[in-house]
This record gives sequence, C-alpha cells and structure tokens, in this order.
Amino acid sequence: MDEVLLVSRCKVNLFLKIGERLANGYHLLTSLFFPLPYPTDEIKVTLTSEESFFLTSNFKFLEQNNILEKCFWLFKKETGFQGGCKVYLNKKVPIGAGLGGGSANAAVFLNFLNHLLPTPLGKNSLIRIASQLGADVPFFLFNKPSWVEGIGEKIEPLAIDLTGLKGLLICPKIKISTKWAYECWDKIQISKKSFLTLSAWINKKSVSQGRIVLLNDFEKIIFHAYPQMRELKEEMFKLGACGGGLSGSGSAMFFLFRETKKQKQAQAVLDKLGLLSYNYSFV
Ligand SMILES: C[C@](O)(CO)[C@H](O)COP(=O)(O)OP(=O)(O)OC[C@H]1O[C@@H](n2ccc(N)nc2=O)[C@H](O)[C@@H]1O
Ligand SMILES: Nc1ncnc2c1ncn2[C@@H]1O[C@H](COP(=O)(O)OP(=O)(O)OP(=O)(O)O)[C@@H](O)[C@H]1O
Repeated sequence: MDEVLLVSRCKVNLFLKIGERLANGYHLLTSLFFPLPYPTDEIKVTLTSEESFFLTSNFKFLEQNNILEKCFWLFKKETGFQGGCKVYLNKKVPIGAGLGGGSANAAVFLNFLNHLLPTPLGKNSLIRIASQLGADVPFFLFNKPSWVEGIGEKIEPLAIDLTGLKGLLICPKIKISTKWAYECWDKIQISKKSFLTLSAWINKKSVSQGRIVLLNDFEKIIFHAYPQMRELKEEMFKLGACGGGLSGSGSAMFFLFRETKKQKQAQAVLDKLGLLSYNYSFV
C-alpha cells in the first residue's frame, strides 16, 4: 500500500475546572476545549502484511512508548484488525505543552484505522477505545469546540463565536507533566468554595474588566512553580489582551485580542523574548 499522510492538530482549554479525584486517580473536569488549526503533526502511515508496528520520529525519544503504538495494539485487540503499520511521526506540536499533541496523534490514527474496517466502529465504541489511550483523546475524534466533562469522555459540541477576535498562542520552552500538575492540585487542595457558576464568573469579571474571562484551575499551580509565566500573562493583558491564560496543564498559553494591531504588537514582544508563538484570526 502507498504511504498515507495523516495530519493532527492541537487544542487549547478556554475554561478548565478540576473536580473530585476518583478512586482510579483521575479527576473529573469541566472544560471548554477549542481546536486550533495549527501547529500540526504529520503521521505517515504505510500498511504492511506483518502483524507488527514500527515507528520512527524526528524526536528519537518518541520512538519508545508512543501513544500511536498503544493505539495500534489496542485497536487490534478490540477489533481483530489484520496486518501491521510502519509509521513516521513528524512532530511539530510542542510536547508537554497542554496542547494535547499526543492525544491528537492517537485520535487521528484511531479514526484512520477504523475506516479500514469492513464495518467501522460507531462513535461510542471509538470513545470507549480513545478513553483508554488518554483523557484528551476522545475530544480529538471530533475536534470541534466542545464542552467536555467526566474524565474527558463526555463531549458536547458547543457553538463558540469568536468572530472578529484575534488569537495568540504562546509556547514557552517549559515541558510540564500533566500527572505532576494534577498531583500538585491534590496536594494544595485548592478551595472550591470560591467557585462561581460559569455564567456568574463571566458576568462578574467581564462586566468589571471588559474581558472575556477564561478560567483554568491549573494556573495557580503552574504560575506558583513558574512565576515568569504569570508575568507573561500579565504582560499580554497590559498589551491589550481581552482574555486568555493557561491551556490545559500548560505550559502553553492562549490569548484573545479585539484589535489586530495589539495582537501583532504582543507577538513582536514575544519574538524579542525568543518565544515561539502562533497567531490566529477568527472570521
Ligand atoms: C489537562 C488536560 O489536558 C485538559 O485538557 C487533560 O485533563 C489531561 O489529558 P491527558 O494529557 O490526555 O491525560 P492522560 O495522559 O490521560 O493522563 C495523564 C495523567 O494525568 C492525570 N489526569 C489526567 C486526566 C484527568 N481527567 N485526571 C487526571 O488526574 C492522571 O494522573 C493521569 O495519569
Ligand atoms: N505521539 C506523541 N506525541 C507527543 N507526546 C507523546 C506521544 N506519545 C507519547 N508521548 C508522551 O506523552 C507526553 C505528553 O504528550 P503531549 O505532548 O500530548 O502532552 P500535552 O500537550 O501536555 O497534552 P495534554 O494537553 O493532553 O496534557 C510526552 O511528554 C511524551 O513523553
């Protein structure tokens, strides 16, 4: 078979509230997932007749314990899929950034394998398999702005209107373990009593500050560990951001601007700081 090129993208969390910790160690969460069109990863797949999986990547350390390999063998076990794959992963989405890069890889690969079946699995079966690969994987099966609950398996598409706004994604060179971030959350036992309902939170804050308030429970933890990130967020608001903050468990941050001029000025500051960033225009 010829080589097939799959492209996977990434996401930011525009709202993320951590709930209770379950017996299996995972936490319930309520989050607003927003897909971004770039940066992207490329996954080149060649099907083989052997019952094997072989992966190479532009990042050597990703050639072991890759979520794509976990996905392949789990899919085989669940469906009896015949044959093997040779995969080349060209990784461009920052790793450990809270952008779901690996999760997106797995979801795109799972959808690809599923379409090779004589009778592809339905949505619920795919979500069940995706959930075993990682909490963010189910979202990327559909990759639409969504309200996500449970551990990440309850996905409700949401019409979020960012028309006219400009986006700016900042990718600091800080790799953060999601597991570590959740463990810190458990240790700090951050009070949840102060939590307003989402609408009250947005109404209360946005009226007073004219901002589109985004909330991420991980900020307290990550900004405590990396104060320079709090400073960066404050700088973005000084430069005219109308909303934004940490994505997932970080380190990436995402900001919204009403004016292109201010977005470009902010990106110029990031360029001077040597920080990787991406800009978006929502039409
Ligand atoms: C922070 C988010 O990225 C928000 O989108 C997700 O909740 C994390 O999704 P993810 O990176 O796909 O997480 P996984 O790779 O499944 O889990 C990594 C580790 O994070 C912790 N984890 C993850 C998701 C979740 N709902 N509760 C957790 O406590 C667990 O210790 C888990 O072992
Ligand atoms: N295909 C893959 N791409 C990236 N990381 C992978 C992949 N397979 C396994 N991993 C491991 O998973 C870890 C987290 O990957 P990822 O880049 O998805 O984190 P993230 O962007 O923080 O995702 P999330 O937002 O889901 O926390 C990496 O540090 C890496 O060791």
